[in-house]
Amino acid sequence: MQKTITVKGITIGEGAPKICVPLVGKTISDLKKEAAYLQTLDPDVAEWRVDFFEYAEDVAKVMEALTDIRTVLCDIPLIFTFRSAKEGGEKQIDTASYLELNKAAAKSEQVEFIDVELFNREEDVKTLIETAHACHVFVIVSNHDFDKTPPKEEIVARLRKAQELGGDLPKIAVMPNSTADVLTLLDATLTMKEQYADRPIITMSMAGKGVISRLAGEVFGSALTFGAGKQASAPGQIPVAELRQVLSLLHASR
Ligand SMILES: O=C1C[C@@](O)(C(=O)O)C[C@@H](O)[C@@H]1O
Repeated sequence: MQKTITVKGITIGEGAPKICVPLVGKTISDLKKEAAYLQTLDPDVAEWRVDFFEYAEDVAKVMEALTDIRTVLCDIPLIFTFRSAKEGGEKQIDTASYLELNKAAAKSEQVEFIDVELFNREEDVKTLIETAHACHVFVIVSNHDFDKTPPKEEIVARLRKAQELGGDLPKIAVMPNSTADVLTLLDATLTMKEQYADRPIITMSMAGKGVISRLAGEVFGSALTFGAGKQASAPGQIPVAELRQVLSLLHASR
């Protein structure tokens, strides 16, 4: 029996995949406008991609912006994500700052999730998970390959590792270079869900070729999907209204 995650009335891991919309503003004023627009899209979850923010490494400024965003978003569960440049993000960050930023977010009482990249030192990932859990914050343990799709066994191994380390939501995003790569991601997702996962997982194949993976999560086993708000945060995200329609169609057909 797989666990589900319920936050602010949204249950991840049952029914149709939940829709998450990223915020990618550079300034506080952009972020506030974007958050107000995001509200109108009525997503299940929002993600603040902190690496897009102009002062992303200044913890005080980040916390200030977080309070502003939270005020606008009211009841929408929020993911705090600093995506490092090596995993497709906007900025590189040193380990000490990455840890400091994520700990501050976890302790801020303003976010429901933090996203921690799997490819950090194991003890750092564990420390962030412990800190977050002590603050009742869930942890997405993530991995991204913007160049290729690793073999199925490798995708499953990374998701299993994220689970073993204590991540509440193991996640992987990979780039397909062929249609067969999309099948590899879907196959890995199904195997992880049916054979190893005891909690919800999130997977996607990026860019145009991979769009099917952002729609078919309920069939293959991905519990959350990212749709574009004002601006996409990764290639292949489609607008929320269309995404919701297809998810509902697939849900009703099961
Ligand atoms: O990890 C992910 C998934 C993502 O890369 C995507 O492909 O939709 C978008 C990111 O904002 C998010 O942090």
